[in-house]
Amino acid sequence: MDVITVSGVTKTYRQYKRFPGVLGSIRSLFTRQYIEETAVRDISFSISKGEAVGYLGPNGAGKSTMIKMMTGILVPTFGEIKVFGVTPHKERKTNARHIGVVFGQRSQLWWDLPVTDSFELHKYVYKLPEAKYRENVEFCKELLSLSSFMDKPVRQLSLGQRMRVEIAMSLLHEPQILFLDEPTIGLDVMAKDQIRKFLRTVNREKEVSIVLTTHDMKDIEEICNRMIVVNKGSLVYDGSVASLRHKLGNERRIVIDFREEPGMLEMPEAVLVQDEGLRKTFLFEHNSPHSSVFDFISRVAAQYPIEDVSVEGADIDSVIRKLYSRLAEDELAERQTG
Ligand SMILES: Nc1ncnc2c1ncn2[C@@H]1O[C@H](COP(=O)(O)OP(=O)(O)OP(=O)(O)O)[C@@H](O)[C@H]1O
Repeated sequence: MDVITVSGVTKTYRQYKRFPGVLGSIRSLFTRQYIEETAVRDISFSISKGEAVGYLGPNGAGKSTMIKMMTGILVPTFGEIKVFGVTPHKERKTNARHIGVVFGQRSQLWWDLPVTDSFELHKYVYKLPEAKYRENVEFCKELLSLSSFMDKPVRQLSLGQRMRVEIAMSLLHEPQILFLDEPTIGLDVMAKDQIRKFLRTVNREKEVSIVLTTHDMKDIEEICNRMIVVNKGSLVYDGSVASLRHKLGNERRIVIDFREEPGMLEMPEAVLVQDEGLRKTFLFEHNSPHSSVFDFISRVAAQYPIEDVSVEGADIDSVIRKLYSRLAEDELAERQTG
């Protein structure tokens, strides 16, 4: 069952042109010239119940704009969005019952109130039955370790504590979709880890669909089974993390422990990237036309005594870096020919 469908959505921002200087400001008031910027360009996809989707792209690619349209904050210029069959910006109240929203950079909490009071207010606004509310608070309190600061005003919380509270609050009304815009930004490794584990539990055990934007590939790797990549407003990839890795991540790191120093190695198909005495690391293009990883290792082993070998695939960070640099190359080529 699809919980979100996005069909041919475009979002154009219109900004009035400003002229420099004091006279320019006055002129800006009378000459209403504007500049249009297309932040999202003809994007379509659908998301099923229980899916966890990473929405990725370089800065300014249009990720936040798309999240804001799906949550009903912004209105698409063209195209249609349905969340549980409802057009988000037209029925914001109905939409709010189905979704939970966390914007890493902006808080939904009451700054001067203790955490408990913000939760109570949420209960009141969403008219949550007491028993259900208690159960959900307990679930979040335990898995996100909130107990020690439930009575503190939000403004006294550390960033990591506040983010945990934000996520807990977004789930109190049992939404079926959770939107998160950069949920781990600025957090330390431990806090990131706890949030990722929690989101994974919510997704797998409660079947809450998740859509998250991030620049941290570990978020994707640990939470999402699918990713959508956008660039300059357009969709450039929609599929599993594994299949993107299969498409682009054809590099292998081969670490060889030699028994004795092999001296100069003549291995044209692999590049020596790290030399730590007897341990040497090579980078090997998996689909090299000249040989396979196996051929390469056999040839080295035939010439030099080897203690140990390990072969590692490309990590997701390097896969995404490769995708972004291909996009930049394509754009450059297009500009040169066009
Ligand atoms: N309110 C606005 N008015 C005008 N232009 C905007 C507005 N919000 C965003 N933009 C422009 O739209 C484009 C997409 O912005 P958006 O914030 O959606 O990107 P993003 O992918 O979330 O970026 P980042 O990773 O940097 O957060 C950018 O070029 C941005 O300058």
